[in-house]
Amino acid sequence: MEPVFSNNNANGLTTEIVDTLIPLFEETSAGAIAVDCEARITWINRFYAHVLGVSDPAALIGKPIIEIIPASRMHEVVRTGVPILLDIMELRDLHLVVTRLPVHDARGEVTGAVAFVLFDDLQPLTPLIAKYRRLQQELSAARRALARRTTRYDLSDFVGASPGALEVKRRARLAARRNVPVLLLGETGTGKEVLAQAIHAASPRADRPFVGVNVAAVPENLLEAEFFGVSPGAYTGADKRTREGKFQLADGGTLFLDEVGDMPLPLQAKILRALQEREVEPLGSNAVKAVDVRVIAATSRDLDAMVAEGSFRSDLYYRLNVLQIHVPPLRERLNDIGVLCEALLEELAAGGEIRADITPEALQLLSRHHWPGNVRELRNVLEQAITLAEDPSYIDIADLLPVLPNNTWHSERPVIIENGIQPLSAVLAEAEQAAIHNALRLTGGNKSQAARLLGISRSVLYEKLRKVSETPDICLE
Ligand SMILES: Nc1ncnc2c1ncn2[C@@H]1O[C@H](COP(=O)(O)OP(=O)(O)OP(=O)(O)O)[C@@H](O)[C@H]1O
Repeated sequence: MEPVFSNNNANGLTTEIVDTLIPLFEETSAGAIAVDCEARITWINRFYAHVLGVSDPAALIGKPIIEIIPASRMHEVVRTGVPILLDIMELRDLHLVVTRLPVHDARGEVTGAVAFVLFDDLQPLTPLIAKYRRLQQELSAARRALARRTTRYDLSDFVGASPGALEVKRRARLAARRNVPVLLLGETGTGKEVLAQAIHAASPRADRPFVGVNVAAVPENLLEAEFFGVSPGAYTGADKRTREGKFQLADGGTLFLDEVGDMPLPLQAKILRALQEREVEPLGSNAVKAVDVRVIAATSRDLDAMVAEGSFRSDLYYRLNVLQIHVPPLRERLNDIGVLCEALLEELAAGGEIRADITPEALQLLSRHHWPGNVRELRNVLEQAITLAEDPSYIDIADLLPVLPNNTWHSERPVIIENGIQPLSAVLAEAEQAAIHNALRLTGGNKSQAARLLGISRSVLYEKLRKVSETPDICLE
């Protein structure tokens, strides 16, 4: 056997050497442990098992080390093959000075790692440990503050109490606890980005970056550089400095792939490889870089259909679709319109505006709209209504009609059509509502002017507006 550090033994510690040393560690080390290439425990000495509160070391064999020692960094050593020669590790109320070394087979492949506790009695180092602890706390506070700058939302920002909204929140809380890919499906404006940020903010990665990429918004030829980065001089005109890709920027945190259904097929293959191998290769570089990201993907497109027609890779779909959250459209949770308006009006007032109230009739009217743009559209409608309202402290039907898209506010009403003929009452009612709508739109919501244009009094106009909101056939959840 070659001596451990001889020139002939370029790979350092080999399996053979470790096997020889293990009886020595068993007796002399304050703590020693070995893992395989998946960071599962393969051996642990009796003393270390005792420190962990386990009387029989055999009971720990085969378990992922991270489950037994949460602060362990052995998975990094087996992934990168790089030793961590000196580190302070917290284990319950102990501070241990440890060293971790990769173990190689004869071909130089990493087959596992060993770690030893160098000191377990740090009493003499108490001042140093206290300083280290304070610096650690400051570091995580700084990281949290930095991460808060990358996310605006937490779960309380996803407003809604309908069964559909509550199920979304339940699944989002589950997603925050589990380090698995999440796929958010739902129409535009339903709150998928709000949820992605909220899941990150409630996860153990909260103090690391949240990095979002809107795939649909980046030109196709720039997407690869955007995700994987560019090394200096990668192509003519490339930057002289290294440009990090989104994978690297999100290292340790969450990568949000927005509009993932718009990703071109060649890029899908590269993203899949990066997720499987947990490493990226910047453009123009031969070196790969290890990355640790949690992916949350979102789309408003029908990914199942895209997989079936071959425009989305099935293997990437399965990789992303581990925990799926379907975010319902607003028209399927119309009961939430009231609380949503409350929250959105509060948010709009935070921009220095007067906090507007909304009348029950106006809410009723909003519940009859189809909302193809979902909560984003509702926010826009409220914002426009406040801007145009005669009195910006409350929103009434007359303030909404000019800003609600034409012909959607009475489209829910079932009209019986036989042989192409509608009842005269329905035709007249529709014509009347359309005339009121147009008059209010033309006058920017000014009821006096609208009444004058329509040739009716202001009070008659009010009466007719009240009737609009009372139309009974509203489809509530
Ligand atoms: N449940 C909700 N509660 C409060 N605000 C919401 C909710 N859903 C959406 N919003 C608001 O609507 C707007 C759009 O939300 P968001 O960008 O998360 O939607 P999205 O589903 O990601 O849309 P797109 O698919 O178009 O990217 C934001 O202003 C957000 O604050």
